[in-house]
Amino acid sequence: MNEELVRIEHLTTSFRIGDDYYAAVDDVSLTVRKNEILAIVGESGSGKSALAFSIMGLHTRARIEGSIFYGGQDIAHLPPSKLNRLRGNELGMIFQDPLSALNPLMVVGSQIDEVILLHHPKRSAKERKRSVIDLLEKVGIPRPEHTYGLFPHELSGGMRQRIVIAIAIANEPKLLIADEPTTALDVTIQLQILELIKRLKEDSGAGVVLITHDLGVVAEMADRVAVMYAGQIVEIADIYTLLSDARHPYTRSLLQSIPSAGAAKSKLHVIQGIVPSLQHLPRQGCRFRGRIPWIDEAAHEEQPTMHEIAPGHFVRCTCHKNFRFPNRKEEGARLAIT
Ligand SMILES: Nc1ncnc2c1ncn2[C@@H]1O[C@H](COP(=O)(O)OP(=O)(O)OP(=O)(O)O)[C@@H](O)[C@H]1O
Repeated sequence: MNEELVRIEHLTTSFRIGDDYYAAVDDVSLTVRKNEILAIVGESGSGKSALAFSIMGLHTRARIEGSIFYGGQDIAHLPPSKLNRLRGNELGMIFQDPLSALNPLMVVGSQIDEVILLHHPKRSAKERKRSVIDLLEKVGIPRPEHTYGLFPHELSGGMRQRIVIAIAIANEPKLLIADEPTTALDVTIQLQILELIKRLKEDSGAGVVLITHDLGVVAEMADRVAVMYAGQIVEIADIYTLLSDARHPYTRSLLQSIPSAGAAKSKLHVIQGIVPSLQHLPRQGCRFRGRIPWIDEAAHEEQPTMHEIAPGHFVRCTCHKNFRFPNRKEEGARLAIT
């Protein structure tokens, strides 16, 4: 088993709305290991980005409770100066939209150089230029010397995302967080970017947290998966177990709602309703119960906790034991991600 890199304990991230704080990340505990891709998957609004931003210390107005242990210290409450040193050095982040992550007025080479300079002020301009060219090569940019002097708008979306990745890995981070890194890109480019992230992880041994709502991406990339619903982790398992033996009704519904070759003959499942907004989240009992109303209330735990049902396979609430899809055809449908 890979060594632990980050340990998150009882992390709660709350935003102020009106006079009250509401938790978007609610008592999340997780570990990220070296040399693994941990996917965090869930619908829009489930709290994935809020969790990623909490690990990176990027929230400016949120209330953070709990701990994030990295390198022997709790980084959840570090002062900004110490956090800045970690960010961009030991912790790197790849953002969703490359265009808004880059400065439109600065050539891309200088943007990468800036990050190296910030963390290595003693390196000469010549050494840094060499590092930038090496990085551009590493992320698959053709003609790196030429590309160094281009502005973001002169590059395609895929090339811009490669620049964002170059910035994120410039100082060889030990933890890389990729927040929906391919959502803004064409399908043909998506795979190339995912392959690049995977290769960088294999080369560096970094731990990667990959945030996505796309289970196809998860199947392609992840070593382990944490499924998030309404601010909570509802299931954690290695990728093989998750795809073959998912238990939580939410995970099973997500898997069953993917159009795939295997599902062609059977009915796809449509998850009823939407993730409730922060103010309207049911904070008591199983948060998913409103979306599976055909399951007897008694099947849910009053205070759902995570249960380890097999080594490394955790499921929240007991309702999974009684869960079935309302339609028998859905029950028989099998997931086939190719
Ligand atoms: N700064 C904020 N202030 C108030 N509420 C917020 C803030 N940021 C996020 N939220 C709310 O927190 C919840 C979780 O949002 P988050 O962006 O983390 O979800 P997500 O799973 O990453 O969704 P998406 O895939 O759409 O990015 C949502 O209800 C969102 O509206």
